[in-house]
Amino acid sequence: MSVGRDLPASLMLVGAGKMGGAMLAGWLDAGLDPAATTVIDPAPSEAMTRLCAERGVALNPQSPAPAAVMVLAIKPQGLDAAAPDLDRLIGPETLLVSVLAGKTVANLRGRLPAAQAVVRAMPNLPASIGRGATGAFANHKVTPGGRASADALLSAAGTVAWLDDEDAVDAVTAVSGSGPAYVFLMVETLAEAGVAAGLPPDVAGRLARATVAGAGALLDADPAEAGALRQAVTSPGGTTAAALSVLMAEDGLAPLMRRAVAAAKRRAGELSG
Ligand SMILES: NC(=O)C1=CN([C@@H]2O[C@H](COP(=O)(O)OP(=O)(O)OC[C@H]3O[C@@H](n4cnc5c(N)ncnc54)[C@H](O)[C@@H]3O)[C@@H](O)[C@H]2O)C=CC1
Ligand SMILES: O=C(O)[C@@H]1CCC=N1
Repeated sequence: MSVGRDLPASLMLVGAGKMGGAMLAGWLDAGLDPAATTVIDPAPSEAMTRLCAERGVALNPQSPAPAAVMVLAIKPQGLDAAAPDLDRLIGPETLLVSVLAGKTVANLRGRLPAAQAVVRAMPNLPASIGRGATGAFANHKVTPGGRASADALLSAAGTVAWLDDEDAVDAVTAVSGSGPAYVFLMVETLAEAGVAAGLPPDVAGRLARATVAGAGALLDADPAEAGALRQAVTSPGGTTAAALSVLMAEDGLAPLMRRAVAAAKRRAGELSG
């Protein structure tokens, strides 16, 4: 990974909310030149305003020049309203990197006709600590240099998987884009189950959180498959086996997760257009 070397010469981040903000901090830490970075956001958070001031990033300048890369991180539902102003900020050489759920390359180019080279990326929130998982698709106008720039930006936020098929972006959105929420829900429901089993709420909450965080860290540190790690917890005839007989039943977690991922993918399709 040659993150520093391939970072773009200039970058404009449009939409510096949860996702855009998470990525910006990582890019600056990876060596993106703050003097060549611009943030456009009509309602920046206090933290974003402070970050820009501290790092010397231009926030909502009067007449910004097009940058080598524009990263679009507004809500998909806001694209129509924002597009006319944004199109003027895209130069002939600007690479557009969109993280909007559901919005296809064709949707983006339809709203932003100045955009030629487009990367559709789907990062996730752990990008805020450099531990994100991103799927990305590049249209045929993206040059090898543009792809290297996009790869450097996305790699600064964690793992990147390049996709040959644009349709796969919606599946990535449903699996890893939204996925952290499923894991956080696991913490919430495990804690609730702990309370139901007799634990004080603060103890249940602390143990559920540490269990999921610890299991994630182990998954990261140990190359064994998730299934093998699961088996390492499961004593034959023991307590885990009793719980897994519920979770792995025909109507257990697997069909539920399939339905959840299918619902997210369907919603991504609905956001397109
Ligand atoms: N939150 C997440 O975990 C992930 C979000 N995404 C995508 O990231 C995008 C942003 O999502 P969040 O950061 O969660 O939303 P957010 O609401 O936290 O951030 C959106 C930001 O865009 C700004 N904004 C609104 N209109 C604007 C305009 N015309 N020009 C410039 N900025 C404008 C808002 O002030 C806000 O700061 C969405 O398209 C979403 O699909 C993708 C992957 C994960
Ligand atoms: O919920 C959403 O639509 C966005 C996309 C993936 C994660 N958050």
